[in-house]
Amino acid sequence: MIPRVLTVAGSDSGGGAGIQADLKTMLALGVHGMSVITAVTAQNSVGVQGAWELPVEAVRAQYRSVVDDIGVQAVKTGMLASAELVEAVAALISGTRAPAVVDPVGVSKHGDALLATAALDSVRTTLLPVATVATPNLDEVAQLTGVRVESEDDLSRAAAAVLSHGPRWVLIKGGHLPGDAVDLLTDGSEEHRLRAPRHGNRHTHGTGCTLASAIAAGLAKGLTVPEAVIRAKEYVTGAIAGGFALGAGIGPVDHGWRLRG
Ligand SMILES: Nc1ncnc2c1ncn2[C@@H]1O[C@H](COP(=O)(O)OP(=O)(O)OP(=O)(O)O)[C@@H](O)[C@H]1O
Ligand SMILES: Cc1ncc(CO)c(N)n1
Repeated sequence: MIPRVLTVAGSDSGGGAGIQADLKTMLALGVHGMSVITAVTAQNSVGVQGAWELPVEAVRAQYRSVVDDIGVQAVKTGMLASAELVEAVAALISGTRAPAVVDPVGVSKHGDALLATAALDSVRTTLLPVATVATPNLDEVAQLTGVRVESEDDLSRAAAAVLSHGPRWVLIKGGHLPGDAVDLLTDGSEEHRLRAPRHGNRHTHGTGCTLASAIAAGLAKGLTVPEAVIRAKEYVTGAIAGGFALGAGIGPVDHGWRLRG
């Protein structure tokens, strides 16, 4: 049977990030994508013009509908908006026997808040502990742990600080550092540095969502965490290389590059 992957995230009306990025990534990687929508954003290439959360019962009901009937081989979380939603989703995941990729989305590429500051504590105490892999970027690492990463040398210290909150693995995304795009994956005993050449392309809307969904797709296919992350990094690097202009600002990555060969 085709592996089934569930994304629990916000909708990006512009189609480059959020639920839309997740489902496109899952299609491109050969798994069946399903969604629990946590919030709706009015968003495009220049920013987030509005955001509306769904009631917690609507989020729980979507999750139960999918998991109780169809079943899931992996779950991915993205924008969760509020402390109440973070806690509800963490509780749902802890009752599900499937690996979970937690992308602790804090702000959009344009600096718009996608998570209430008051929810950070719930991310630390309820969501990170149920993650198989957490995938913070450098701003999220700073918000969650206070560790500021200024060079590649700081990545191990940042990873240890995130691991202290309980995820099995952490992937620190160093995409915002100058030089090569280097990410650090570790479970506290083994450490992998994933390096890709930096693309000068400014059309990078959706990189984080795409990477986390690709990892979830790999886990659903039965890959180990390091294998899933290595393959996901290859996929997102190709998607960034193909990022294209849409609208007046930052365009999306190319989710379909592998389908077109
Ligand atoms: N210009 C680039 N060239 C190559 N790889 C990149 C580039 N920018 C980011 N990456 C890689 O893309 C992946 C996503 O990292 P990034 O730091 O952009 O995530 P993010 O900030 O969470 O994304 P988002 O803006 O969607 O929230 C990482 O593997 C990172 O190394
Ligand atoms: C809905 C949504 N989720 C995640 C991101 C990632 O930044 C975004 N821009 N929008």
